[in-house]
Order: sequence, then structure tokens, then C-alpha cells
Amino acid sequence: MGHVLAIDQGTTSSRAILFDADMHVAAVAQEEFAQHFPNSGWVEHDPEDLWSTTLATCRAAMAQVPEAGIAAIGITNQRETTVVWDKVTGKAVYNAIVWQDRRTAELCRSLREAGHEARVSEITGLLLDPYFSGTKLAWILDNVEGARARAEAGELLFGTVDSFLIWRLTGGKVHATDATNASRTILYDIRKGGWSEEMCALLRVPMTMLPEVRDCAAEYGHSEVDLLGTSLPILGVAGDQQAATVGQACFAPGMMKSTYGTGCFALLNTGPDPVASQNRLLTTIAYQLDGQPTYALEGSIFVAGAVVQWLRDGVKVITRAEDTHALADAADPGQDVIIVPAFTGLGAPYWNAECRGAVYGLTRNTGAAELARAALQSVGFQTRDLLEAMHADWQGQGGQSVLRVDGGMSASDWTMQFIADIIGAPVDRPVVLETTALGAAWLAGMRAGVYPDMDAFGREWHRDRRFEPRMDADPREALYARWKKAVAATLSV
Ligand SMILES: Nc1ncnc2c1ncn2[C@@H]1O[C@H](COP(=O)(O)OP(=O)(O)O)[C@@H](O)[C@H]1O
Ligand SMILES: O=P(O)(O)OC[C@H](O)CO
Repeated sequence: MGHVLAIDQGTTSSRAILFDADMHVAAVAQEEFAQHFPNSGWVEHDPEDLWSTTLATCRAAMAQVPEAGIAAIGITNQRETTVVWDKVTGKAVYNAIVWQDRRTAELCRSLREAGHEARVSEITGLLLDPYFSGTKLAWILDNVEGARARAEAGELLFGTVDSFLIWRLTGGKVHATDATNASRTILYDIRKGGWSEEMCALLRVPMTMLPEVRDCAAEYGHSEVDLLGTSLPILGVAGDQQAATVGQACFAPGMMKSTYGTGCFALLNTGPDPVASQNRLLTTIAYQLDGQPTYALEGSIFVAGAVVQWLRDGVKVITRAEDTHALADAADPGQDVIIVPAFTGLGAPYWNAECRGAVYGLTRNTGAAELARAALQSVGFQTRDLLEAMHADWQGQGGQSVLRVDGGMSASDWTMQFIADIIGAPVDRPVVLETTALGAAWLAGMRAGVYPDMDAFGREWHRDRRFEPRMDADPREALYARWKKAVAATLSV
């Protein structure tokens, strides 16, 4: 006993990571699955793919260490992505509508114009943007034939991906989610800690569809024996960005982490009381233990590593992500090319679903090197946008100014150094980069009694490298001012 199996169901792949009794990675399995784009701005997943890749990767990871005694399962997941399924058959009535999907932009606009946003923010901590689950769920109820009537008759269930996987793993015995995932639905009252009747009425969502909300370390039933060859308790659940916050041990108010994958998500721990943002950030639940929520301010950016994917797959100026470093180093210092990667609009703190990306400062001499540098720099500029908003919301409340980073793109030393330079503060990269899975594993293992308590876990966090700011204030501020002008121009087109 003493191992913990973490399921990390992400946007582009499902992963299963087996951690040993010392919380070291003992086995990893990963499978990608298809992305469906049925219309412009629409993004869907087949829920059967989410399930089959989760199951296959769990089996594969377990097979790598057959002698491991597994004490618990922890689940972490792409957040907001919405699934509606039949209570009896367990089959989804429509594809999962992914967090990136913009199909409800019009509905969000009309709700905003009708003056609902202030109340939405007050109750849920979120904004009226297609990003969150509630309008996606409303879309399914209104557009899938018979769905609304069946939901009202109590035949259909809603869940974010954690909830769907729990339902499948437990053979339809448990319909539950955790407070962090609930806090992304726009249906959850983050202060009172329960589903909001008012929000459900606004979006016309029958409350009987909603899962029970539990702590992040709690009983979520047992997996069916035939699925993994043994029945395992599910004892930890958290949305992936919250799990990374836990995995980075950001347990004290003022601590923050930023995860650089496809997008970038920065969370600042604000303690036991929610802080309402005055700067278009989200108020969300970082984790909930023993019934006590800890809140966070979150900045969500939709394009971070995806700008590097665009260089590789779109304009084809690189063949591998890591090629960007040498190119960026070789870029002409005399050119100030800026890329605003608003491929799907801009997230925090601008929240503009309609604007699109732009490149500024092109000359006849601009080439791959300048584009690569501008792409990596755009991640730093966006990080600074988020941190400026966070500092303004969190003024005078103390805490650390160090940023803990993780995610696939945190492997880029060039980008991490630029982030430190442009934010003017140190950036810390931990030894363990599997922070999302580790967070979920720790929640489950701590609940199972095989992993240390919060303080001891926090002491286990070790730094791989600190990036100290090296840029002087004048060039830093001039560069950032140029970015702000480029964003303003992009928003005005
Ligand atoms: N060395 C690197 N330099 C720049 N970008 C990188 C590097 N390595 C990975 N990336 C970017 O990081 C992203 C992958 O990170 P990952 O955490 O796996 O993303 P996700 O979980 O969103 O699928 C990709 O978008 C890739 O372009
Ligand atoms: O699956 P990821 O790592 O791209 O994370 C997605 C976020 O949870 C979206 O809010």
C-alpha cells in the first residue's frame, strides 16, 4: 500500500500517473484523443474518448508497476468542459462542449446587456463569458432534441469531466463533483457554498441535474472491480489549475503559481475570504478541505504554448517547440515585433471574445527569429497583465512576489527568463513539474492517510531553478508600454 493513482484528464490528452509512497513518479501513461471543431469557434470532445483514454492510461500505468499497492485514486481535469448524460445508460446526449468553445458568446452578450453581470460576479465570482459551463449546459438543453424535457423529468445528469469520470468509475453509483470544479460552472454560489437557485433560474437549468458538491479530499465512492482489476477508493478531486496550485504548495495567502500549457492560468491564494476583483480577474475556489474553502484570484489566458504550436503548425517557421530559443536569441535587437495572440479573442483581464490576433512592427527584415522572439515574449507580456491586475486587487495584503511556474512551456528557459524580466520579480521552477497530478495525488493520499499533512507536504516543494529579473526598469517599461499599445489597437479593430 502507499501508492496513489492520479488521473489527469486534460484538453488534448488523458494521463495516468502512479506516485509511490514517497510521492515520486513510479509510472506514467498518456493518450491523446481527437478534437472536434464542428463550426467556427466550436470545440468538442467525444465523452467516450475521454472515458476510454482515461481507462486505458490507468490500466497502462498500473501494469508498469504491477506490485504497487494502490491506496487511492485522485482525479484532476480540464475544467468547465460540460457533459450531459443519461442516468440509466450513462451515455452522453451530446459531445462534451470544451472550455475553449465560443458558441454561447451571443447568449453571454445578451445576458450582459440585460444587466446580469454584476449579480453573476457577486454570486459566482465569474463573468459572463462562454468559457464557463453554465451557458454550455443551457445550449445543450435548448439544442439537443428532447434534452430539456428529459432533464426536467430527472432523466439526465450534468457534470464537468471529473463528475462524468466518477459516474463511470463507480458504475453510476456516485454523482458528485468537488468545490473547485463547481466554482467554474457559473451556477455555484462560492460564498454560501452551494448551487445557486438564482443562477440556475437565470440560465434555466433544472437543479436536479446537478452533482453533489464535496471537499477536494473526500469519499467519492469506489471504482468497479472489473474496470481496473481491483476496487479503489476515489479520495481526491480538483480542477487541473487548482490541483496545480495544491501541487505547487501555494497554501499561504499571497502565494501564486502560473501554469504554462496550451493556455496560461495564474492563481493567487487569497485565503479563507473571497476577494472580489476590481480588475476583471476571476474569484474562484483554490481548494476546499474539511468544509472550509480557500479562495483564489485567477487570471486565465487562452493562448500561451499555443502560440508556439502556431509557429510550428500554422506558419511553419519551426519544426520543434524548443527551436524557438535559438531563434529568439538570434533575433535582431533593433526590431520590435509584437504578436498579440488573440486567436480566440482575449481572456483576462480584457475578456473580449470577438477580437482576433495581430502582428505589429513588421519590416522587410523580419523573419522567423523575430517572430519566434515575439511569440515567446507574448507569454511574458500576458503574464504581466495578469500580475498587474492581481497586485491591484490584492494591494497591501502582503505575501510573496515570487511566481511559481509549471506546465509544458515552463521547460523553456528563454520564456521563463523573459517573464522574470518583464514582471520584474523572480520566477521559481520546481523540481517536480508534474504538479497538477501531484496535487490530485496528494489530496487523495492525504485523505487515505498515506501522504503527509499540508505543512509537511509544503516542505517537500523543492526549487529546480530561480530566474532572477535582469532587465533594467527603463527598457522593461518601454517594452511593456508597446505591448499595451498593441493590445489596445487589436481591441479596436
Ligand atoms: N521548450 C519549449 N519552448 C516553448 N514552448 C514549449 C516548449 N515545450 C513545450 N512548449 C509548449 O507547451 C505546450 C505543452 O504544454 P502542456 O503542459 O503539455 O500543455 P496542455 O496540458 O495544455 O496540453 C505546447 O503548447 C508547446 O508548444
Ligand atoms: O487541460 P488544460 O491543461 O489545457 O487546462 C484547461 C483548463 O482547466 C481550462 O480552464
